[in-house]
Amino acid sequence: MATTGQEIVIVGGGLVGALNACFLAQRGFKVSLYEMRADIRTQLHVKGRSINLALSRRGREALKMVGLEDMVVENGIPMHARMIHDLDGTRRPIPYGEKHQYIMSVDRKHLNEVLLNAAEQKGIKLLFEHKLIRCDFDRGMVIFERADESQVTVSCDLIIGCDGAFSAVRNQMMKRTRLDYQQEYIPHGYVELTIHPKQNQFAMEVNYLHIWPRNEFMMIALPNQDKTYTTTLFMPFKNFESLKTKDDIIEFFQKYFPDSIPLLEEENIKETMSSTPAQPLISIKCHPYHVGTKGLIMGDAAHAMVPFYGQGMNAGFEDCIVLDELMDEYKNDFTKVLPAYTEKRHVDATAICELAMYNYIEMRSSVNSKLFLLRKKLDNFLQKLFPKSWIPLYTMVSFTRTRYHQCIERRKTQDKIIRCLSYSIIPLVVGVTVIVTKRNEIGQYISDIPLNISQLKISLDRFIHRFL
Ligand SMILES: Cc1cc2nc3c(=O)[nH]c(=O)nc-3n(C[C@H](O)[C@H](O)[C@H](O)COP(=O)(O)OP(=O)(O)OC[C@H]3O[C@@H](n4cnc5c(N)ncnc54)[C@H](O)[C@@H]3O)c2cc1C
Ligand SMILES: Cc1cnn(-c2ccc(OCc3ccccc3)c(C(=O)O)c2)c1-c1ccc(Cl)c(F)c1
Repeated sequence: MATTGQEIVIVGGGLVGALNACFLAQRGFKVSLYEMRADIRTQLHVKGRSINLALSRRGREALKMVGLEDMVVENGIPMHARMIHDLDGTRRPIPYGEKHQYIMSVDRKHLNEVLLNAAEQKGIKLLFEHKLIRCDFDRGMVIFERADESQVTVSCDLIIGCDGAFSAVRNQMMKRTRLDYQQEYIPHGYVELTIHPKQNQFAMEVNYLHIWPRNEFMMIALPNQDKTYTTTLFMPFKNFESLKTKDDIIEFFQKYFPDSIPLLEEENIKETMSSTPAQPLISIKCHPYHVGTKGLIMGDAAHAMVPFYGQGMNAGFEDCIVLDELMDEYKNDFTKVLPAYTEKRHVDATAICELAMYNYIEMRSSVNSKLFLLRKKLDNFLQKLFPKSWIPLYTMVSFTRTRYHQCIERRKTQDKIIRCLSYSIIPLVVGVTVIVTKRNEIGQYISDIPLNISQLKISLDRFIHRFL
């Protein structure tokens, strides 16, 4: 593709920065990417982030647009259903939908390496151990501090901050424009544990997102290519702090996650839980995402969300599609593209941040395994009944590119339908139950109901049991 002659500096070589670089190089821009950490491709382990992630439709579409979907997907593990772990150890699968509707467990480090390699192959200059310390958005200049504490100043036509939730570019923007900003740490933190293979085989069913919903405490497990599962325990910090001894730790798991103990292995649980500090979870919303014609923030730098919808990376990847489409629409004219990007993306990014927080609050307060099952089976039941009009919220978010804010609007409509149904269905079910169970007493008042009571009772029980 012909070069535009314009130079773009991307700050942050994480998932969104590296992908964004590929999009922009593909458009013919001269792109340089500056990352404060060392090159992760030379590191064995990268700490401080979730080890694997759920990749869904939005993220895959973005990867596809830069020709990387197959390379990422071939290394991922499909998860076609949730596997809900009950307190008594019962496991119940609930499919995500049709055969083509699955999420993928992908390794974060591998994904970041694929993106960095692709960026390099597209002629992008990658500079590691360069930490952004200042931006001049009027003159298009950025100053980086290098590992030896020397500084380097770089001029460019556009600075894009993909430097994560604690973005330095966003902080610099705050000094230059009226940037509204809000953040919220939630009371929950998380610790990651590992389920190792048993006799060199996966210790649990593979193609599932394993979920242990325990209201205030939630645990999930996503499979890895090396037959381990990365298991994440979400719990309020006060609860982590209350586990003072290794006995406390095991007693806690025996009480809430008994079936996970043989999987995680008692010694590993004690070791990991006593030596790993719980990590915080933050939600960040801000506006605008641009300043002037030379500054923009994307990904977690613009909208960090709690991970209770598995959408943060997917949303950041979709940011790259939105920018690319606007570059097309306004022929790479940044004076038009940047305000249009804020205008278009803010409503959706805010929606998914709020949806993730809504999910967290709902799951934390009212979702145990029974209710999780009921909600999801009801969703799947209604979708079968009204395939055109009932699309479960999770399906819309994870398996379509319906704009996030439209997903919320549809959820509100569906909530109204559920309320109406419950006002009519529940009395109906109760009424039928009364008739069936009390028919002998009320029999003399009404003519014989042409009911085969036992059959109806069985089918009614089966109907109710299916949901519990
Ligand atoms: C526990 C957990 C589970 C998650 N699970 C999922 C999931 O299943 N699915 C999903 O879609 N999302 C998930 N996410 C969210 C996902 O991790 C983030 O949305 C994603 O990493 C955001 O990518 P990013 O590139 O915007 O930011 P980051 O990944 O934070 O990358 C920012 C980069 O910028 C660099 N940087 C920072 N400051 C500077 C500076 N001053 N100068 C230069 N470089 C700098 C950093 O070193 C980093 O490399 C999860 C998050 C957590 C915490
Ligand atoms: C990493 C990842 C990818 N997707 N999801 C996810 C999120 C929410 C879901 O339902 C919300 C709901 C269930 C029941 C009632 C209300 C809402 C479902 C689902 O429907 O399977 C899947 C997660 C995830 C992340 C953290 C926790 Cl704690 C968790 F449980 C799952």
